[in-house]
Amino acid sequence: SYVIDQQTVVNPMLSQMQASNIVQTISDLSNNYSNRYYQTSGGSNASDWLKNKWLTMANGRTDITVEQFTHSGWKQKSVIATIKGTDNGSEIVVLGGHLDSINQSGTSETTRAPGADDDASGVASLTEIYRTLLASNYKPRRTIKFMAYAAEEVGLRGSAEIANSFSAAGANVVGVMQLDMTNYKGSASDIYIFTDYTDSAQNTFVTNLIKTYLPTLTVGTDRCGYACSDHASWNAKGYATTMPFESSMSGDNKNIHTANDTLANSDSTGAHSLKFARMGLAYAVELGSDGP
Ligand SMILES: N[C@H](Cc1ccc(I)cc1)C(=O)NO
Ligand SMILES: [Zn+2]
Ligand SMILES: [Zn+2]
Repeated sequence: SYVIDQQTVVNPMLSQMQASNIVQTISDLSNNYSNRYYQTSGGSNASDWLKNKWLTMANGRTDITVEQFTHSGWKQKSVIATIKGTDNGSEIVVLGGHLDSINQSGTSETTRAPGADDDASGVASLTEIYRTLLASNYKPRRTIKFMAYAAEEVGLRGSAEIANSFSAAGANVVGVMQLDMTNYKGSASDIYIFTDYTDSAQNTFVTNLIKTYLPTLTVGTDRCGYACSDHASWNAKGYATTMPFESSMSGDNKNIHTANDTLANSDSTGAHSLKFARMGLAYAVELGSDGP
């Protein structure tokens, strides 16, 4: 029942969201570490940095916890921020992106893999949604979890461990949105909803969210043809996922997985990412506001 009925809450928040904040986070993640590879110190240090950033932003709110998910076979930890629901907390909404980066030529301690678009842009979009919800003192009825996954580039390994853990615990995750690459406008439409490894009813809901809250944006659809990001880990466990992407398959960012995946080689104003952050905020509030 994907009812859209939170306009009085969502619209004031949308106008508070700023591309400059997204640009800052992309810059921090892509410039302060040689790479964020799942096996290097940069990968681990970026995880610690994000955990501290999200914790500081929580500013002592007792309904918010920020944790690192320790993985079984590698150093880099995933980061999870949880806003506990008020009266329907057992139902969980997940918004995710991935923290790690990779250089297709091989990634050692000093290899340059800025990963500005893939996927600092997604993590930065998540961070701006999180910041805006907190600034508005929003208290969701459902639990909302922001996840920055480790080890996506090496087989969706961080999200697989997390999704499997949530499934084993019988967690009632009502929806998952994946933001992987949001800041390179490679094609005509603004947002492309991918139709494989996702849930069609939720995809329709997200398309309606864009029509309702971001009516000037144009929407397309496409397919990856393979398990192309972390939403596939949740889809594999039967959870409803949506993967809004920055471009069509044919317009994809050719700089990813190289030293040239930089802010300068994507949208240096962050305007493209802001579209995804606004869509994600609407998703978080509309789903997060539902009672039992
Ligand atoms: N393969 C994905 C990126 C990716 C996803 C979809 C399309 I079309 C092109 C590229 C990846 O590298 N995720 O980190
Ligand atoms: Zn990638
Ligand atoms: Zn990615």
